Amino acid sequence: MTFQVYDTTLRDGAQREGISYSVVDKLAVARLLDEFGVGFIEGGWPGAMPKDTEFFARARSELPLKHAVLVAFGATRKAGIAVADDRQVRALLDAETPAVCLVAKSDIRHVERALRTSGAENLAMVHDTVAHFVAEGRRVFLDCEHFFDGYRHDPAYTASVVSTAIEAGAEVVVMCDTNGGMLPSRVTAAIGELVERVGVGPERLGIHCQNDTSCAVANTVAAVEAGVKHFQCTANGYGERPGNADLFAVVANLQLKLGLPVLPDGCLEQMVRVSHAIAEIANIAPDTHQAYVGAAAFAHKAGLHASAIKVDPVLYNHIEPSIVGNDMRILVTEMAGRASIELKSRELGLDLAGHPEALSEVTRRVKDMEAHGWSFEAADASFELLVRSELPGESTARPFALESYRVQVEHREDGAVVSEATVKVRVRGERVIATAEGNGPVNALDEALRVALRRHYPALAHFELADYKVRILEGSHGSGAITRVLVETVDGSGRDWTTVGVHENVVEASWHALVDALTYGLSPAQIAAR
Ligand SMILES: CC(=O)SCCNC(=O)CCNC(=O)[C@H](O)C(C)(C)COP(=O)(O)OP(=O)(O)OC[C@H]1O[C@@H](n2cnc3c(N)ncnc32)[C@H](O)[C@@H]1OP(=O)(O)O
Ligand SMILES: CC(=O)C(=O)O
Repeated sequence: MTFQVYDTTLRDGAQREGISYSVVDKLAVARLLDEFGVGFIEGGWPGAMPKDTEFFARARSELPLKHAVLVAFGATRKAGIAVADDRQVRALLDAETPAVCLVAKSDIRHVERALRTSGAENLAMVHDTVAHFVAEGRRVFLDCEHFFDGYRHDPAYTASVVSTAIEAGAEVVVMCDTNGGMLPSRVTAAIGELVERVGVGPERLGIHCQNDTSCAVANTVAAVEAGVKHFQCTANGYGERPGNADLFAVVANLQLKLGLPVLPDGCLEQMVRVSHAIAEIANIAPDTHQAYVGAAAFAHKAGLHASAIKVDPVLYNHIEPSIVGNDMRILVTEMAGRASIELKSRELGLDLAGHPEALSEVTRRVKDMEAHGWSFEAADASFELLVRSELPGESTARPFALESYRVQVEHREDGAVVSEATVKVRVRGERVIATAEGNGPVNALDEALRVALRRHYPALAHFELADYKVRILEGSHGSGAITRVLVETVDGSGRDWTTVGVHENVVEASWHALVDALTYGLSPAQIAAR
């Protein structure tokens, strides 16, 4: 049996607080998962929610899948009724998927207290429902809810649920860590015992781990190492409470660390793209620090790391990032050494290696400025201007020279608040005075500067201030506070850049960031690249 990569992003993943997919969203997520090469896509619970019923109806014509088999999820029949009379079972059948996944109680305490029925009736519910779908020609997976807790409490009963499902024709019986309290060593031990007790090979077993101990990925990998071939995960680990085993980390660990061929060739490098696209649809900001796929998964800050990476990136990366579609990045901060500065500059197309004095000076200035509140980590454009100012032969001319600026904020009798700025600058030998209004002092300043410069620099018309972040450092009150401003600018051609300014005065800090933004955007290198 080959591995069964079973994705439940659209069912368990949708149980995460804050996620609410539309049917169109669900179809889009399913397409992405199929492109990623998963073997099974659990699309939802038809009959439980109208949206999920509609998803399966539309999937028939709108979801041609290349790699995956579509699975509908549901429960075993209710206690005390015939399987054919159960409305939920009928709805599951009506979804017309080639496979179904049935959730069953496997902890006797849940059977007696939550289902309020007997152990024998629960076994009959499992048997009847599995057999019913098998007879209808469906592949059947059985999710044993609370498997591990149940097995610890009453191994004989929980094992009897597993053997009943297998006898009734279930293809795989899935051990669920529903409350997510397991640790890898306990998963391994339980699987070993179960295999002996029930007399089935581990390839008939599956694993589904919630992440309440932060061990869902490790527990899933441990189960696969114990012989399990079917593993259930969700994209980015979305799911009930802290979530599920993250599909991307599980797949990458199995494929890259254990050498197990779990995905079709060529799919692994889609990982970052698929992860971020699903995050976008889920309307959840991608986790920068997520293993393998996060923007910081291969970002190096410490100077010592960079010095070894300069020799060979393998020395400080656990894999080659491009294998999963990611990139390595060097961060420039107070923790940078000469190697970090050299590598970051190289990333920006500037060669400091042949200029040791400039390299030392940039390193010194970065450390000094960071000690005074500057932060270059997210402001590559300001860092590039700093490097260019030290590199021999580089043009560092600003597009204008400031004579003065003035900003006023007027609170009018009718409650309106209007800001007005005047700048006096020299541009290409000409003295220009410009005034503009804005919805705030920084906006007014930005507008006035554009008015002053636009005749000489028509490209400015395409620049837009896309984001403006202010952070007060060293306490939030009092005159000693320093303000750091980050400005993100876009130019309409898909290019964006971020600059930083720091000062006790928020307007002056913003001015620094704005001037860097225009200087960078109007630099010969940027104009040539456009
Ligand atoms: C561990 C998991 O995450 S499993 C997936 C859980 N996902 C969801 O619950 C999301 C979708 N759920 C729903 O839309 C609703 O809960 C429904 C439609 C399934 C059921 O709704 P209702 O009929 O109103 O019942 P309610 O949600 O209050 O309770 C669940 C019922 O299912 C029964 N039940 C629970 N597990 C099972 C099972 N494995 N087999 C059969 N019946 C079960 C319960 O005993 C209870 O029955 P009762 O109504 O006779 O007391
Ligand atoms: C089935 C499932 O989602 C669980 O037991 O956690």
